[in-house]
Amino acid sequence: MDKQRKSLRNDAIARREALSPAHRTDADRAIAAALDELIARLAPTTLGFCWPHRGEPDMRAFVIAWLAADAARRAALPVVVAPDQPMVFREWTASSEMIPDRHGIPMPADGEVLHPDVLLVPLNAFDDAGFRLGYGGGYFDRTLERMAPTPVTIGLGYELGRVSTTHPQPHDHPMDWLVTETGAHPAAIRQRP
Ligand SMILES: Nc1nc2c(c(=O)[nH]1)N(C=O)[C@@H](CNc1ccc(C(=O)N[C@@H](CCC(=O)O)C(=O)O)cc1)CN2
Ligand SMILES: Nc1ncnc2c1ncn2[C@@H]1O[C@H](COP(=O)(O)OP(=O)(O)OP(=O)(O)O)[C@@H](O)[C@H]1O
Repeated sequence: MDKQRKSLRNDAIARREALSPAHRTDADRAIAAALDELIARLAPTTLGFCWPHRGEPDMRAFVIAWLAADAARRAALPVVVAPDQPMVFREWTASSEMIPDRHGIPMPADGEVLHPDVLLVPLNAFDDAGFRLGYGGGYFDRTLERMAPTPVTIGLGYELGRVSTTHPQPHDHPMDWLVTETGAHPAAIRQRP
């Protein structure tokens, strides 16, 4: 099973990294438009998102515009504290100083620890039930298990990552919503593994 999950993950990342710049621009624009509508309905005050890594959708411009529309809004990025540990979310603004984390992904060098009420979670492979494969660190699952109240989770990815099943494991925490270039989709009714 681990082998199957690993190859689903690697295949989805390879397909994504092969996207043409024009397709990527169009897809990111469609994702941002769908996200705009969904975020307006969910009306978070604190929004967690990720710095784009290995061809993930780039929502930085979306987040900057969302922040600019209301001074009460705050954005946060995940910070990996240690392997096998839950992440924390650190406030991010367009002027934050960024440093690489242990995986080489930029994170804010400092900033207040925040508790996002909505979380944008990047998807590599994902299924209709909202289960996802990240980079295999188990960071989001461990983090979501600990967060109270649990944030509304929105998986963000491209349709090329959709698979019939991700072979969810008992620790997997499904997304509430999936947003791709085809729009915002509530995760299908599912049975927890
Ligand atoms: N953009 C973005 N940022 C994110 C995440 C994410 O999914 N996307 N994460 C969501 O969790 C965390 C980082 N998770 C990661 C987990 C593993 C690897 C990684 O490269 N792993 C190696 C194998 C293990 C290792 O050597 O550490 C690999 O895949 O080669 C990268 C990021 C926090 N930041
Ligand atoms: N809540 C948890 N408690 C203990 N171990 C966990 C938990 N969540 C995940 N793990 C372990 O972490 C490893 C990676 O899990 P998985 O393949 O689901 O990661 P992922 O969802 O791809 O990564 P990420 O969440 O970082 O994007 C697995 O070995 C899994 O057993």
